[in-house]
Amino acid sequence: MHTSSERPTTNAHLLGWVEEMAKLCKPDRVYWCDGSEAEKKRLTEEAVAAKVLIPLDQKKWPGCYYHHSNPNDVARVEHLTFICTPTKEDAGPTNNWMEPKEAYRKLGALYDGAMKGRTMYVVPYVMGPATSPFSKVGIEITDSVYVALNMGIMARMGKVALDRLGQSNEFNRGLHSVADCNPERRFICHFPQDNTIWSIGSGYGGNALLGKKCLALRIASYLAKNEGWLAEHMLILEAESPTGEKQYVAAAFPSACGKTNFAMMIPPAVFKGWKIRTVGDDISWMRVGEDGRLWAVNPENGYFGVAPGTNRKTNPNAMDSVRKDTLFTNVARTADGDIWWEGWDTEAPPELTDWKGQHWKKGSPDKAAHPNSRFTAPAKNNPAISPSVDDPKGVPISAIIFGGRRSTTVPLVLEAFNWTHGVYLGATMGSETTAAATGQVGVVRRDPMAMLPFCGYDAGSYFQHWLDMQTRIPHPPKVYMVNWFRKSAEGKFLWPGYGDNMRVLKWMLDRAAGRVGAQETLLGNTPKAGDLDLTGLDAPKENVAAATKIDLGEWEQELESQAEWFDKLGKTLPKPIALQREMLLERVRSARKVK
Ligand SMILES: Nc1nc2c(ncn2[C@@H]2O[C@H](COP(=O)(O)OP(=O)(O)OP(=O)(O)O)[C@@H](O)[C@H]2O)c(=O)[nH]1
Ligand SMILES: O=C([O-])CC(=O)C(=O)O
Repeated sequence: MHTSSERPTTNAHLLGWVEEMAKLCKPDRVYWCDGSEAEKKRLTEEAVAAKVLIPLDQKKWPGCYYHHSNPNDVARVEHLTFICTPTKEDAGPTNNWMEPKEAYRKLGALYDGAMKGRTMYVVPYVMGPATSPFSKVGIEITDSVYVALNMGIMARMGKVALDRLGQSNEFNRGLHSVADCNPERRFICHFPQDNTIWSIGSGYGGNALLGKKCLALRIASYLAKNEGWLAEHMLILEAESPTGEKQYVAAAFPSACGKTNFAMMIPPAVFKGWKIRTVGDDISWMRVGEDGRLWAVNPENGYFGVAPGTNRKTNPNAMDSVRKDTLFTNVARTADGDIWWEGWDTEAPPELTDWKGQHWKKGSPDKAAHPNSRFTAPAKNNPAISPSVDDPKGVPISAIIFGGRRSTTVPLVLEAFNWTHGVYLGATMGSETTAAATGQVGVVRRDPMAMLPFCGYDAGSYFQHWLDMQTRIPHPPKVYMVNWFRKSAEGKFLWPGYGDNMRVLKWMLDRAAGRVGAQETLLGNTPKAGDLDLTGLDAPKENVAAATKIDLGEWEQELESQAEWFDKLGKTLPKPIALQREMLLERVRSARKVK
């Protein structure tokens, strides 16, 4: 092995760790990423030469490249993701657990020599604005040039991170190897106590881009609990009214349930003068500010977005974001360097190369793009990016929104009566599973705060931490639950969604600012008749009525089924949350008797 003579740091902790990992993985070469444009060009050329990347038509798609992942490696693998805490109880009943020593031993054996014949890329990165006191430094060691290039888009990468780190030992140690990309030898292990992540056997998405779900959610949620803040799976958006007033909201929707779309929304024409801008589309780190409000920063610097369904009508800002300097993974492509996916603006061309690299003909029953195909785009490409995105102190949050993908039961919008009720709504959120993780799609599972796969410690303590935040936040945001995905008996979406979600957002913003009243129902506050602005809405009135309906029969079932979830949490479930359910259930049962 030869180590690069150009080690761009004298940080002894970092140098020692990199040397130790190189001894274990035995790469042919160690390369330290500096994050420069010249480096990006060089690594891209290397990736093209190695057929890891395929150039798209550079006139139409400047700086854009295509990547096929291994067909066995197309989404996060929750069953192979582990929280390695000293005891199983620390990880809780919703996480897979491995004893830390055992995990280091087991994965250590797999890493041994895994990088022979390969380059080890050392990728220093900062999550959060470079000068923010809230930001965290991570170093990802990887043998994938694709991962190194993705990290360069998703995080502030290279010299900026080493400068920030200085001689400190406080950095996340992330070791990643694609190894032989075998699901039998695939593990994503987190060691919260050591601020360490070991990932092996996958080169895709949240399994491999360690700054994202692994550091910014699983490890950060553990740090947040200890330090009194929140690390959440939430987009952050800025809403500017026609008078110039700005409000910010954070919204937790599970993977592939509409965060990117909501964060980049274009309001309908009747909302003249309103501007929605993106602060973040996936992750929010929130702390209590000196003014007693909750302030949020987006730790990321790019978007790793779901491609299918994205088009000029549903999300023009996303389409503009991917116009240049973007990596496309597992979408379909044409012979002349163009791309396509299901839900594109135009019909499929007669012939394509599908996500597996195979010839595809229009009319084929198989999908041309994988349902979890993705784009990795720099945030700065987004024409609607908020000017506050780099603000080291973040943005003040007026409303927190929880939203699952539910075909039935959950109405378009509900406002929590108070903080504890809001935490209960988040803690019991259900959502139908999507292609973002391997496994069955479309089954309802409890996904508390959209964090089920991302909480780095036990769920009961996580809920207690949320409850405890009330005491820490003198001016807490209002809390909401939304559902864009309710369906008719025929299986059609009742609510048009996308830009029309502005109508619901506007009501929430007005509520948060005390500008509008609400109708109290048994389950939460809802808009009074006429308060949801439906001017110009292209949807039948009956559909809106069905989307907003609260059916007490469905809710009785829903509240009963939450008992199963609470049983799973057992004694760790905080009592105030258990009591919320009981109270609601009793009220719904009595009301049904009255009827
Ligand atoms: N019916 C409906 N579909 C939506 C809406 N918003 C988003 N979608 C679809 O849901 C899918 C996922 O949307 P995204 O905005 O990428 O979801 P995400 O939560 O950012 O996904 P991750 O990147 O996995 O975190 C896409 O196919 C969208 O077209 C909506 O308001 N209504
Ligand atoms: O992590 C990933 O692979 C993609 C993602 O954003 C999610 O699943 O929410």
